[in-house]
Amino acid sequence: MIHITLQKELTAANGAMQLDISINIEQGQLVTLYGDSGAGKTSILRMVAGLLQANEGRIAVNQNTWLDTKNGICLKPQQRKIGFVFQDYALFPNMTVKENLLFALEKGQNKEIVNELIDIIELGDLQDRKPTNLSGGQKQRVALARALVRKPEILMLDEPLSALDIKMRTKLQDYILKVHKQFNLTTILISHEIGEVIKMSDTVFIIKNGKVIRQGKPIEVFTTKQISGKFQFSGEIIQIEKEDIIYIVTILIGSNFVKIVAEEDDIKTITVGDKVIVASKAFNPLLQKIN
Ligand SMILES: Nc1ncnc2c1ncn2[C@@H]1O[C@H](COP(=O)(O)OP(=O)(O)OP(=O)(O)O)[C@@H](O)[C@H]1O
Repeated sequence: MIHITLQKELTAANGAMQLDISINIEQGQLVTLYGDSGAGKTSILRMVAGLLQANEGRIAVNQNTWLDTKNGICLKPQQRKIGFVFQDYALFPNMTVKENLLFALEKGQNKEIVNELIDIIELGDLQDRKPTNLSGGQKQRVALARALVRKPEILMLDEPLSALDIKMRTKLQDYILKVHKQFNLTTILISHEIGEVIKMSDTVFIIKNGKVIRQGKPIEVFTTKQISGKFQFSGEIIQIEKEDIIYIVTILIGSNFVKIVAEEDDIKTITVGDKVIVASKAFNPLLQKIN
C-alpha cells in the first residue's frame, strides 16, 4: 500500500492555492490523476519524487517512509525508488538508445536489465540509434525503458503521450500496460484524455484546485448514474451550431468528428472544450474492419 498525504501552498495564476490531498494506492495498481490545467497534478508527482518540498505531509511506500514532516524524515530523490517519464523525452542526444539506458544504471547494478528492457519494449532495432533519428513515439519508448532501469517501486508518467498522434498513443499505452504488469509496478499517470484514463487505470483521482474531488473506477466516475448507455465514447466538444430550433454539436472522439443533434436544454450546461460522454441506449452498430 502506498499512502500519500501532502499539503503545499502553491502560487496559482489567480493567487495562492492550498494543495491538500490524501490518497491511498494499492500495490500493483495503475491510477490516474485527472483534472484541469493548474489543478496541482504535476506538483503532486514532484512531491512524491522529492523534487518539490511539501509544507506538511507523509509518504509511506509499502513498509518504507519516504516523507514524514512531523518526524523530520525526508528522503532525497535518489533514495526514493521512482521512475519518471515526462512529456518531453529528456534523452541524452549524444548517446545511443542503449547508452542512454546503460547510463541510467546504478553503480554496480547488473546490466542484464537493459537487455531485458530492450527486449520487452522492442527497442532491438533502435538500440544503436541516437535520439535525433527517432520518432516521438520511439523516443518515448526509450524514455519509458530508461525510467524502469533502476526497477522503481513507483512509475510516474506525467502526460507522456500528449505530444503523440492517436496511433502512436495507443501503441505506447499498450507498452505502458505491458511493463506495468510485467514488473508488477505501481503506476501513477497524469492524463487529460478520458478515453485513456478509462482504458489504462484501475482508479482515477479527479483533482480540482489542489483537492481530490472524486475518486473511483474511471467508468463510474466519468459516467453519471442516469447514463446507462450500452454504447459510449468520450470526446471533446469542438463546435455548437444552432440550426432552426435544434443544435448540432460537433464532438472530437479520438481522431474522428461526430455530429450530435441536441436540444436547447441539452446545451445549457455544455460549452466548446468540455469533455463529454456520448452514449446510446438502443443502438445496433455495424462492425467493419479498416486497414
Ligand atoms: N514550486 C512551486 N511553488 C509554488 N507554486 C507552484 C510551484 N510549482 C507550480 N506551482 C503552481 O501550482 C499550480 C499547479 O501547477 P501544476 O503544474 O501542479 O498543475 P497541473 O495540474 O499539473 O497542470 P498541467 O495540467 O497544466 O500540467 C500552478 O498554478 C503553478 O503555477
